[in-house]
Amino acid sequence: MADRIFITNLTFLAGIGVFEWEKGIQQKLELDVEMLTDIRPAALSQDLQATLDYAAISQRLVAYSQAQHHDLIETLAENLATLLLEEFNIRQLTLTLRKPDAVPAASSVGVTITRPLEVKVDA
Ligand SMILES: Nc1nc2c(c(=O)[nH]1)N=C([C@H](O)[C@@H](O)CO)CN2
Repeated sequence: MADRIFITNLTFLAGIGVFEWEKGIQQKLELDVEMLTDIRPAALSQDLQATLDYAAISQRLVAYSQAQHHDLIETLAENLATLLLEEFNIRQLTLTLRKPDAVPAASSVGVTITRPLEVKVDA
């Protein structure tokens, strides 16, 4: 099963950056996420509760990103991946976070991470 629900180019402002001058400002971030899940229950039932609500997930991603300052985009990307896997029915995700205005000579810079759901088995 390799169904994917995706969000592309979710764009928002957030406190991000390692340098002192970045601590008091908001900068543009762009986020893509691709989430592996089984869409068949929702396809059959036409029930939003049976799938990943991309609107609710988009809201959650922006709210978390704006709730506090993060120094590295790596930290924010990792935290966002963790919260999605904890809060939603996702088997694996690939998340890209871009900081498009960070390097003027580049159209964008950023990170892409892939994280599976880690199922804990009692020993
Ligand atoms: N791999 C990274 N490199 C850099 C980051 C980052 O978050 N990850 N951040 C910065 C600065 O905050 C920069 O964006 C300021 O323009 C530099 N390199």
